[in-house]
Amino acid sequence: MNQFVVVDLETTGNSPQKGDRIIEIGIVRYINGEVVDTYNQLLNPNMHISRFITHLTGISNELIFDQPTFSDIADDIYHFFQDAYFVAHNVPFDLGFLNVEFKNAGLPPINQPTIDTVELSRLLRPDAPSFKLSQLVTFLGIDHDNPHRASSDAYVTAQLLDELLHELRALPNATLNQLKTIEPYLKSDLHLILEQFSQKDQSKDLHYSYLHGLAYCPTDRTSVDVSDFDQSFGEWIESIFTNPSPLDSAFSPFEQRLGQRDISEYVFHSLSSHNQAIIEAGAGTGKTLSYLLASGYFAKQNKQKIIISTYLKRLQDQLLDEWNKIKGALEWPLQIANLKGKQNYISIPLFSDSLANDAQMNYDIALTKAILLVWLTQTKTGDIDDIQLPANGYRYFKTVSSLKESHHVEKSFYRDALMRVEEADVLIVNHALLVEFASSDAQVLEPFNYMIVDEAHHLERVIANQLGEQLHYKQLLTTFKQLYVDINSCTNDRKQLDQMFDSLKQELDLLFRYLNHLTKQGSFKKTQKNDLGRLQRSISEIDQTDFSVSVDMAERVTMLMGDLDRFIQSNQQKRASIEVVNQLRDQIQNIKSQFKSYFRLDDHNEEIKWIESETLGAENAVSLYKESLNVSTFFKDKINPLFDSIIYTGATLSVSNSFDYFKAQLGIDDSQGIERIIPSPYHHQDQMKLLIPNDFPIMDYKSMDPFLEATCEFIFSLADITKGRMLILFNSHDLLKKAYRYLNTLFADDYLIIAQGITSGSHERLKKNFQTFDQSILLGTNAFWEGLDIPGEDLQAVVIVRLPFDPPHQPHFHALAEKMKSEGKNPFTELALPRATIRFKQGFGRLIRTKHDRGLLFVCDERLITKQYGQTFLKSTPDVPTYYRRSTELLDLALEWFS
Ligand SMILES: Nc1ncnc2c1ncn2[C@@H]1O[C@H](COP(=O)(O)OP(=O)(O)OP(=O)(O)O)[C@@H](O)[C@H]1O
Repeated sequence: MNQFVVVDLETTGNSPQKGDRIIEIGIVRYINGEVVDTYNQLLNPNMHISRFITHLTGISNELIFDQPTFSDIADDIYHFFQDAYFVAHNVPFDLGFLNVEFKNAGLPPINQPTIDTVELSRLLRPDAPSFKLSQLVTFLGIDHDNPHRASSDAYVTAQLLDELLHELRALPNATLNQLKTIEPYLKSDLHLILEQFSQKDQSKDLHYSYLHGLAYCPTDRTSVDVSDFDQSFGEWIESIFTNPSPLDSAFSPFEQRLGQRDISEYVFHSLSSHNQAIIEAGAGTGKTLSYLLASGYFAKQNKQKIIISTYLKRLQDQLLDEWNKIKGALEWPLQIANLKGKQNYISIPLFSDSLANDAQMNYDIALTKAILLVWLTQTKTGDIDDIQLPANGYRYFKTVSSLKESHHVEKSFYRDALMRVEEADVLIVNHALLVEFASSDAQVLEPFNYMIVDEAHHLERVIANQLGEQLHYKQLLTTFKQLYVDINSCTNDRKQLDQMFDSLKQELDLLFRYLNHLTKQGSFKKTQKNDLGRLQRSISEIDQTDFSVSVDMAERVTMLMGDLDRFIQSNQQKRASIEVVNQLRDQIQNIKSQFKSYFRLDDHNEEIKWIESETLGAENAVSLYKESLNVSTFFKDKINPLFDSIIYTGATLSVSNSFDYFKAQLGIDDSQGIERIIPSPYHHQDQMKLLIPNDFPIMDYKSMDPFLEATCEFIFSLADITKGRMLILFNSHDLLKKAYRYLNTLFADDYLIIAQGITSGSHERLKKNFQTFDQSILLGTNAFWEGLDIPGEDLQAVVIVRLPFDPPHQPHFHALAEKMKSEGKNPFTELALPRATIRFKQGFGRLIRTKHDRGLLFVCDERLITKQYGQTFLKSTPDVPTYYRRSTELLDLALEWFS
């Protein structure tokens, strides 16, 4: 059956069960790659079409007023669906609607095999940035004239199907045959098609490599460039930053940005003279490009290897994209490697084992397996960040990643990545991986004598974190479940194993319930809430006798793990390989030592431990954290000595034009190298104003209500002027929650209030919702002060509710402050104030994201003006027109600004 009927519907809403109806139908009949028939009809749903739907589709109540109803056309179109696959971009939606409408018209439901092009795209093009029809077809280069109209959508879906079937047909037989075994779990009925395609000519299969019966894309060997390099840096950088520039075609056009060339020169100079440099570059400078140019040139000219470390994996990929953008314009090729942790790379042997096992198969796992099978034939890196998996697929991926791969496999993507590192001039890593290598496997870093640390202000926390531990009840439970399955397959004595795991689970449950109780008892003032409203309590603030009870309980857990270890040793069956048994024992030992190092009474002051639990969640949903307080020693001993020169860069490194705080955190030597602050090229003076109300009630932690009410009422009045489009930044989750409730009562339904930790969804989703809905206001705490990028008119104003001082009992802050006190330092000037200033700079930076942005920044905390330390905040941010006035006057100013 090579006949397909591709359908697209426009409807009054999402649910036919709740009475939504079809308002337009588009059908394309398609046989052997040819469109043979099309049908399009507007329909009268006999109900009102909302403004939202009219806005989306262009179909108004007037337009369908004299059109037929579905029942009028039901008989005419029913024949379309005979003897053909039913195809749609999200079959359950279109088929669900059609069958309800056919039923209402007295006809039986369509019961043809289906193909869902969303599912098929996920499977065959997992590298697509989005699976929404319009974005997907743009990505694949298919023209789409009239999105959200049924005939155009159906036509384009037919073209998409054609493209996808070609891709499916081109897969090697080994992959097609594996897909056949997964197909019953998928939504689309692909069986006959897979059967047909797997009988094709097998000569294409020769293009692939094979391991454990799986086809994969062979690796290209990168050739090492040996060309001479004789242009001086001065001449070359001059040519780049002169009009016309060789980078014009890459950037169309390449702008002359203030400070960008300076950064390149500072970086090159510091690398050449084996010195360090600290360079802060304000938003919009384009610092990444600057240091890429300088470090690439330096590496190539001097045949030296450079590491670039950044904060997140996502930023690693952006760096690589930036390099790919410019590399065509440069005359010298550069080998650049992007390395992530083992857990990022797929392991072919582990994946092959897992394919043979469908014990835990569900739709998400089936789709993930199918995606990975196809992706293996496409990927050269094996890096999971290159594609999108279904939400639950990532958990499955962990089990087939290279993390637990044996060292002796014939093909390993992680090993390939390490080989690319050996050949690379420039290596991109993230801070966590850098710290991991520095603490355990410094060999990888040895050939690299130079390093650039971007987002350098994050390095301190990453080190603290990486040198610490985390134990989450839920994760432990999942690990134990997996251990049970694995041990069970190596031993004979199931009964004893069951008993051991029952006891282990029981003890673990008791321990975590008790810990939950500890976070909630005692002085409420000493309990802190994190970003997401979870309770935090430092172990040092828990009564030691109470904590010692948990130490005893933890000891029982570790004893049981010891029993388990001995059990595996003495009960293993012959068929379990030594390697597998050793892996299991290592895993148990690991958890055991984590418990032992956490539950100790003889604590020294070089680390901080705390407990987090849900305010309302399950009694045992508790997490334990430990972080190092001795970051600078680690940095000085383990990272700094590896490099001749380190360049630190970021947008928020300085406080009052000084890098002292940044240097103290990492123990960086004062004496050597250059320090520069490159101001942002934006004209903050013209693009924004800073407004501080002088008539708000004093904020008092015992009763914050008067202050909060004044702030919310101010936001309420301001929203009318800005039409929402406001980001409100809090430094306490409690305050955010209270403001959320109060604002909701004030606004009723006029505005959509989106709040971090309250509105469900990832940070990215909250941001998207804020941008999508017209009258919306976004409320955020910690994570939203930084990294939230909302350029253009979507953001008109930022309101900083309080100066972002850390709450005194935030565990990490509290421990650092205590340590400083014991060393005779002043925790306010040397810790609290610089930390708050850096955060303030980050919040300040949310408003102006491009040279065309305009906006207002409100700070509802008059300490910015009335306290002497307020100057530290003001001196650390761009100089802008500042008004300290009555709130009504500020509203007038706002009105003037926006009119
Ligand atoms: N001189 C230039 N002309 C045009 N585009 C540029 C130039 N330099 C950098 N870009 C592009 O601008 C973006 C980065 O500029 P942005 O305003 O975000 O700078 P930044 O805040 O210093 O951030 P980054 O650290 O990413 O460089 C990137 O997309 C980059 O490719």
